Amino acid sequence: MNNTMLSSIAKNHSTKGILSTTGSAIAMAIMIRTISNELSPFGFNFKAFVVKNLRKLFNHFSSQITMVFEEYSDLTTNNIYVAAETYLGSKSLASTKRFKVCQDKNNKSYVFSMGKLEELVDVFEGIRFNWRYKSKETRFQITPTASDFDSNIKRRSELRCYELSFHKKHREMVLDSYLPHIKKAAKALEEENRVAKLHTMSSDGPTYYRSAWSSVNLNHPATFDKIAMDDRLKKMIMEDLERFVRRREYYKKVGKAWKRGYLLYGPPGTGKSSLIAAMANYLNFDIYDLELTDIQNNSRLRRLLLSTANRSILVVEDIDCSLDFQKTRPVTQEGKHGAPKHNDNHNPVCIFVTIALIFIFIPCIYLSSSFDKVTNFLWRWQQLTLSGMLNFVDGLWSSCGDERIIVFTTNNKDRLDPALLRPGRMDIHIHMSYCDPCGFRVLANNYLEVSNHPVFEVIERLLEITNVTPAEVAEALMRNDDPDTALGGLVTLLEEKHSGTA
Ligand SMILES: Nc1ncnc2c1ncn2[C@@H]1O[C@H](COP(=O)(O)OP(=O)(O)OP(=O)(O)O)[C@@H](O)[C@H]1O
Ligand SMILES: [Mg+2]
Repeated sequence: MNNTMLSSIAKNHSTKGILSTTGSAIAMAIMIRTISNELSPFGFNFKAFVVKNLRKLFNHFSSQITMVFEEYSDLTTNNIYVAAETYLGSKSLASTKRFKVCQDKNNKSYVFSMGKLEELVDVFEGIRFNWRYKSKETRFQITPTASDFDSNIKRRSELRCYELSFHKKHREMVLDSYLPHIKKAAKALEEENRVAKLHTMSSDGPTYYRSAWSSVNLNHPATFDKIAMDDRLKKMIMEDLERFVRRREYYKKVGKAWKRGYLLYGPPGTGKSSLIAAMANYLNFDIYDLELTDIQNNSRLRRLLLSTANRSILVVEDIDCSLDFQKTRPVTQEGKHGAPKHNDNHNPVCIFVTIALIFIFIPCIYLSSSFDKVTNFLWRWQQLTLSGMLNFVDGLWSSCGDERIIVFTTNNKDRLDPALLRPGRMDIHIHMSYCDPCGFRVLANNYLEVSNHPVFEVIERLLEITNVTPAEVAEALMRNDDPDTALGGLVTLLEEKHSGTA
């Protein structure tokens, strides 16, 4: 055989080889696919199995390791995820080709964050760190818990995470220096752009992957210098707040949770809510407005409180109206809240209601199809108890989080359970009283820009003998742009109030 023949046979042979190898590979792929299809109905995902093991094999030989920062850990937001988001956001404009843009909380500048599957390289102390942002839309089922009354609702949600890859020899350095560096930088950036927020409870109730709270910017203009109240009291509150925020180490040293409780009490329109807004603006803290009447049980309360952020003020307005806490309190010799003691059980109305309940209402519900729902609801409704509430304010749960302020407001301090009022729960009780001369001067300055006027003397004398709220004074001062007319109107109001005609 000559050379040309030999090479043509060799070529033929190799073509055949390629064809047969390709054929075998296709046959193998078809077989794997068939097996995987056969097995998948039994819950075995062959593709995932192969990918997982290939990854394991690859990881075994790779010098890189990957840390995953998921958005949620257990029931709460993962702080390091939030820090990474802020930190990487500040780098994404310069370092990525695709990023998300939104307006910042002050509506002053833009905030950037990484786009889906986008990668970013960050260099810290000469070492390269690879970041990748991932998000996956998922359908999951809420398990029927006490806090989610509408159980078995399917919802869409998103699972988000950042992946950080680096050489394994830097493992220690990442934990000791790089992550602390990210947290510090993120904190500085947050402080720069920070605007206090007002959070209200989400109407649908919390789920694992959706916030229990929805928020808006707290654009309340109240500040301490605009609040009409005794100057010494105002100063005391401001100093107390300042002392509280700088006492991180002190609280640790004495073994107390870093939190402080304020009770604001006084008649309607004396500035309790305004003072809360002034406190939030002063400290630049968020406000969480907790509506106790919308919470069915302790477990929902726990979830809500766990998803509040540090450096925040938790507010429960009108605590005496929110729940009938007094039910759990033993009746004293004088009866409830100092009222004369009488036996309710002997009241004819009470006897009639009890009989109606036993013989008509309960059998009716029992026979109806909604019996389970009603009993379930009543059972859950009863679960928000005073002891549950106290436990969050000053029990083990209260230690979840730092730099927390809790404010309760009430128009009737006497109606509150003493257990709620003791130091450690409500550390400072602030009486917001009727307008006094000192408060009036603040309001006159605010509303009319007047710091002195011949009629001040009359007004101040009348204020000392008349109960009028700062809200009423403010309203009178706003009625006219002309200070003389407005102040004259206030004198008339005070005189009418004093004589009992207003
Ligand atoms: N001490 C105050 N200083 C300045 N403004 C006040 C003060 N008290 C009331 N006001 C004015 O009156 C209005 C009502 O005040 P605010 O809502 O703070 O009273 P409140 O004590 O919370 O009343 P309520 O008990 O009904 O909730 C506010 O818009 C505020 O402008
Ligand atoms: Mg109020």
